[in-house]
Amino acid sequence: MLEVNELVSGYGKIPILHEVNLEVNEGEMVAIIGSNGAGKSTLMHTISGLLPALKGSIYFQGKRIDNKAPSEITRLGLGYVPQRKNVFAELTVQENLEMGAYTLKNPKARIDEMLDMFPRLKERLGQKAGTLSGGERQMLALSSALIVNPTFLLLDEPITGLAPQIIKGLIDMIVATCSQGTTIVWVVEENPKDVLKHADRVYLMDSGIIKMVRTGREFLEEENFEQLFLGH
Ligand SMILES: Nc1ncnc2c1ncn2[C@@H]1O[C@H](COP(=O)(O)OP(=O)(O)OP(=O)(O)O)[C@@H](O)[C@H]1O
Repeated sequence: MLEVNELVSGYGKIPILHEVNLEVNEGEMVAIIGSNGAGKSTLMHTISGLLPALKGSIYFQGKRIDNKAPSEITRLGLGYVPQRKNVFAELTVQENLEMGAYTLKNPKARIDEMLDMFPRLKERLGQKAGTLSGGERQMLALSSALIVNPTFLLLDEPITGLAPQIIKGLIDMIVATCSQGTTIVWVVEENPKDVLKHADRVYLMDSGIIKMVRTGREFLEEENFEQLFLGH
């Protein structure tokens, strides 16, 4: 479904990713891990069209997408929930969901489904997104992306920094989304074991390269799991 070949990209002319290869098949959950600064977000930015590819290629469902506009990539069914700035802070919860649903024929029904999934948001419909707690903001960012039933979702650290009781609910929700047919690439930083046990494959990044690829189970069984996870 997604094929990244020998991708080089970065900021300005300075390459951060060095010939990265990544393959994601339909229905898979693929995890990306690596220490701070390894290039995980840079990879997400490049796939979603926010950063140009300096070299290499990216194909989504057989179409070449590197250097296409982010809006065009979204229209093809590739949703992206960035690590930061993932909601419209000045808009209310209701308005954010309406923005997410604007291409749908019956947005209200789908917004209601999202609110049933995240009852906490229902109580805060009129609140500005910028004033939500971290967990509530992640719920809003995720529901705004899920509202269109994307075929493919890139999630950049969706549970980092959240309270344990919220994390479990969000992991369950994302795993359920995958089993209902959305292919997921998940940048994982916290609670790795709870996430990696669901991963079909794990890509370990270090200094802009893919250092290791394993199945989720193989990775969890690695003797030096902790060091590998921290990227040492
Ligand atoms: N806008 C930018 N301009 C210049 N360099 C940047 C920019 N954004 C990130 N970088 C650099 O690119 C490298 C990779 O950063 P990136 O955010 O992709 O890492 P990451 O693996 O997602 O890290 P983290 O886990 O800390 O979020 C880092 O050295 C970072 O300083």
